[in-house]
Amino acid sequence: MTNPIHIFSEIGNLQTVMLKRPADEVQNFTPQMMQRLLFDDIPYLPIAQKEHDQFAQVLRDNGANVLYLEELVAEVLNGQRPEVKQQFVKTILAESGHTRGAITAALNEFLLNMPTDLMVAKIMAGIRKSELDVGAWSLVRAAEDEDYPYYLDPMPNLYFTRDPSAFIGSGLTINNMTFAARKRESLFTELVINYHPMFAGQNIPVWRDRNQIGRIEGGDELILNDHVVAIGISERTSAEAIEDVARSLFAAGQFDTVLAISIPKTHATMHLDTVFTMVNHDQFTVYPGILDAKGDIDTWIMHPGDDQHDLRVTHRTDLKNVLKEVLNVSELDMIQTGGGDPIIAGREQWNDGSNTLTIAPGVVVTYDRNFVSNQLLIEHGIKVLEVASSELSRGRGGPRCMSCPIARADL
Ligand SMILES: NC(=O)NCCC[C@H](N)C(=O)O
Repeated sequence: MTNPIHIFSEIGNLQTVMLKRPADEVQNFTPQMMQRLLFDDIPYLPIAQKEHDQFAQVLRDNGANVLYLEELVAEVLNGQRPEVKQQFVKTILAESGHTRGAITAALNEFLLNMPTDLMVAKIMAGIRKSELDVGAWSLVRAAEDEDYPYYLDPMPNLYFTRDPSAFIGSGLTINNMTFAARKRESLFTELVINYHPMFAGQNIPVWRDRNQIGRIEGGDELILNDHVVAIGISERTSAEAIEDVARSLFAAGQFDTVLAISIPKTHATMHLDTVFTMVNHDQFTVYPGILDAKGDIDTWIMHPGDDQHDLRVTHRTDLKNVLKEVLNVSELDMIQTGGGDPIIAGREQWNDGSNTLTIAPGVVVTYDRNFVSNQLLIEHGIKVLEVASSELSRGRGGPRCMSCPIARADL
């Protein structure tokens, strides 16, 4: 078995991709919990699943091998070593706030007595207090937050597989996520990388792991070509984490340029890929709201350093010129979300009109609801494969967010 990870562009033919089919976790919450769980509405699950299945089929029809996170996790935990399963449950419980006492013991027993695939689904969907017989009387249960319905919160954002990890070159970052609602998600990737037969024992480089201080999410990590990575400084990714990633990539001799691009720190523009994606060798989508009146945006170009400094950093604001230089192209087509109309651009960016998933040079998957941006892409020569999006879009992520590429063909 050789290392299956191969990501040296945003646009090479998509060969292997990891998804998570939405399940009970996207409907196990109330409006009161919504904001904390980073959702703006509660999806209708049967339609969300239908839309997601269509998305997966489009990827398969275009040559991608679609893997499901929930299946990879269950395969690991069904494997030869029971101690891996026991340790995983212990870690999930600890990161959900349960480290000792009667409730922790009851949760542990409840989960370990289930068939593994149901156990995985349950951990993802959340565990209600009413599902568990704690047995022993517990002051914690009687007195602490007694009206709150869950012992383990659901993880509704799991279908945005882009964010908890990012495959870059022949390795990956396993991410320290920003908000509590998503922190536990990267435990699943960590488990799969360490123990799944597809990855285990192959010295896969982890450019930055989830235990490092400083937050980073995959929606901010874009691999522009085999020597340039762009990372957003955003609501979810800190400059500190970007420096760490740059240092590890440079030390390994994979990639020689990291662009750090500063975007507005808001929920609607949470990651770089909600406002900027690469769709062809010399074409990008961009949401005009991230540029100032002169069309500028703070960008830092980082290269390996010299004897005195481990990184060489240059500040620029003319992103288009920077991209032309680092990608070595003479012209660049920046396609504006919503065609630049402020109402349409705002509306379609909110519904992930900039969040295209490129599956081959000039071929993208987008949400059907962003019809103005989609038409514009077509007019710029891009082949657009639309997927239904009424329910999936309620989680505030689009086709790029819903996919975690593991391998792409070289350009
Ligand atoms: N890459 C992305 O932009 N992912 C979208 C994540 C949406 C999710 N509700 C979140 O707030 O994290």
